[in-house]
Amino acid sequence: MIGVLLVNLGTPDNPKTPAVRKYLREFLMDGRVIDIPYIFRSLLVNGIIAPFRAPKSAKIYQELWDERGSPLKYYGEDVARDLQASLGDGYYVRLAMRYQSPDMKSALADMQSKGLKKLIIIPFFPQYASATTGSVYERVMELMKDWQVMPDLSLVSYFYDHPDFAKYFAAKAANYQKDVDFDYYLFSYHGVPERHIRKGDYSKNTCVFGTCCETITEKNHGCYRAQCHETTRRIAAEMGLKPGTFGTAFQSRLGRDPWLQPYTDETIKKLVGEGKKKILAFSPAFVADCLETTIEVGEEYKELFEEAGGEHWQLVESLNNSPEWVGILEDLVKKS
Ligand SMILES: C=CC1=C(C)c2cc3[nH]c(cc4nc(cc5[nH]c(cc1n2)c(C)c5CCC(=O)O)C(CCC(=O)O)=C4C)c(C)c3C=C
Ligand SMILES: [Fe+2]
Ligand SMILES: [Fe+2]
Repeated sequence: MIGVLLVNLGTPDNPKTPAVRKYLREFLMDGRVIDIPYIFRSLLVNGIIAPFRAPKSAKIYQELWDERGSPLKYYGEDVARDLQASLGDGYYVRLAMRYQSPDMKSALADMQSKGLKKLIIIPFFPQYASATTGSVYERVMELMKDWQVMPDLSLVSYFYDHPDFAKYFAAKAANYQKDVDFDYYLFSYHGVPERHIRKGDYSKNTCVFGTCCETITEKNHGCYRAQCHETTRRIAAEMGLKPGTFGTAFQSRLGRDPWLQPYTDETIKKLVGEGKKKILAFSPAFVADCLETTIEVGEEYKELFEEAGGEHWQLVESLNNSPEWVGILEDLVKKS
């Protein structure tokens, strides 16, 4: 039997303040997410971020929640079920979340009981970042360190370069292009502090946060910023976009340190200033619509764009529970 563990970030168990606080605490106390010494992290998270942010975030989660709950979770459940059906009997597929539930500890304990020959871990992050994929790997290693019998282990670090990934976004975009003549295409990725990129730069200063990320090389292939720029180029090429009509930006900055730039909010204002009135927005750092896509890009940035004088803002949906996404996963499993 081959085990396939799909792991997404996680979401609160319900959209009320105590559950959101619990989720934020677990998430932000991860040393790969807020990478400062434990004592300062604990003061920051437990003393400031969790208590003050939780009530505000709970209101936003209430807006996001629907009759099935959090989309990030139910799309994952749909995809795990459909992947199991397409892979068939020789495979055992489980979904887990890095934070909150369903938790990785129970999922791995259950998988251990199947006596697996091989275990394939697929974190649900198209681009590699220490704060996401790196954290999932660390947790897998921690949870499996005492296994008496270790199966063959295969970890999928990223999949932004899977050809069907760019094809999916291009096809979804084409649905919107039928009705609107967009004058700009904006690709917005979750940001990380610049320091995270510097710390992972083992080949010594390949990333200077400039044109160095314009190609993927032997040296920078693990750089989140370079992978995001490459994702944009791949989708833009698939759509046949002309240079100057598309760009990359980074959202969701937290704290005062510099994060990856340009920031999406500033970019939107700049684009409107340059006369761009109709923008099609993409969120290709996420496989499922969530707070960061539906609310932040689909609603908050739309409002910002319209307030600045923009006329038409449209977000392209994530892979969610589409058959194309299940197909990409099946291919990743077969190639692992
Ligand atoms: C403080 C630092 C954060 C880093 C670094 C970070 C990286 C990172 N996150 C995602 C994906 C998601 N993040 C989501 C929510 C979210 N992220 C942070 C902080 C950091 N993320 C916070 C505080 C929150 C909560 C938002 C709020 O309460 O207002 C989500 C959404 C989850 C949902 O339930 O909808 C996702 C997904 C990536 C891919 C990434 C690095 C590349
Ligand atoms: Fe995040
Ligand atoms: Fe770089």
